[in-house]
Amino acid sequence: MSKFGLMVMGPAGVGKSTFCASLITHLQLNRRSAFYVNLDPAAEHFEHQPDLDIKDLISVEDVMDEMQLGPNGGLVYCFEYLMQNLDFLTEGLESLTDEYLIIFDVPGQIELYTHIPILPDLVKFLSRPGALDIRLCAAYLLEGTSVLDRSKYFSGSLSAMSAMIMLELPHINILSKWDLVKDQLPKKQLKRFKTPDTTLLEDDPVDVARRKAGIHIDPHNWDSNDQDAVLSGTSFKRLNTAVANLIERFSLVQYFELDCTDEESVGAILSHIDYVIQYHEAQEPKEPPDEE
Ligand SMILES: Nc1nc2c(ncn2[C@@H]2O[C@H](COP(=O)(O)OP(=O)(O)OP(=O)(O)O)[C@@H](O)[C@H]2O)c(=O)[nH]1
Ligand SMILES: [Mg+2]
Repeated sequence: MSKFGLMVMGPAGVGKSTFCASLITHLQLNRRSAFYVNLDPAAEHFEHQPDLDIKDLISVEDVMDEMQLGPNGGLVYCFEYLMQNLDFLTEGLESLTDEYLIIFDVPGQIELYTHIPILPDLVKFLSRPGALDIRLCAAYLLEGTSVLDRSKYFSGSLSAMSAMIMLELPHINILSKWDLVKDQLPKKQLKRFKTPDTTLLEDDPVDVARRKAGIHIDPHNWDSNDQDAVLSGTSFKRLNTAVANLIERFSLVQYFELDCTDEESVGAILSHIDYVIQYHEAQEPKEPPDEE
């Protein structure tokens, strides 16, 4: 019997833990079972107490003290330790049935999957058939406000794509904190950010403003000390266009919008996750309640 899980990832502060909490509340309101696994050894405050917490295996403060490591080195050490003590996860998760959605709250250091293969190895372990056999979906969150700065949006999309390629899991991408963005641009404009493509650079407001001001930067003749010239200049635009082209050609990245303050928005994302992992197909038909 398969289990079902969701790996919530994304850069620091993007809203991963808030999304996990909103999802758990939504599941509970809909009489579904959630099992919350905190994989962030530095996390302290939780809206829902974790059912399994990496801090019960290892603490990042102890690691930093004893091994004289900084916070990021400490985190990588904690994950290496987890990988050597996988029984901790097996014992915590093996008895769960397919009714549960197991939600893994991953720390914000994206180097855990973009630079070193710890998270990909963990994913392989969790999904191994015959062992825990968790049918996993990855949710990658990108700060919704990045749509207000298209170069940020494309560099974020590149890291989303890198996570997709590294993890090789069914994957959904999410623009988080949508409540902060949705009134800032017309709906028609916002829709364009669901799929990153190069046309978004053609009418980039930053570029349009630069052209209106008559600023032209010769790519072969700018002063390399002049940060502004580099950032607003042709080289930067060419780099952005190359990145946008790459993302468009892979045709992998698409976004859902998430506003954690809106139950409907959380529900819509959950429906998509259910569809991706085929949660409902695996559920036994339930006996209707006896009629008195
Ligand atoms: N307006 C708004 N704020 C949000 C939303 N989701 C999260 N936030 C805020 O964003 C901040 C960071 O949220 P977290 O959920 O802690 O982010 P995280 O990705 O878990 O952070 P790390 O685990 O430290 O990487 C908090 O102040 C949240 O209240 C949202 O949908 N809308
Ligand atoms: Mg968090």
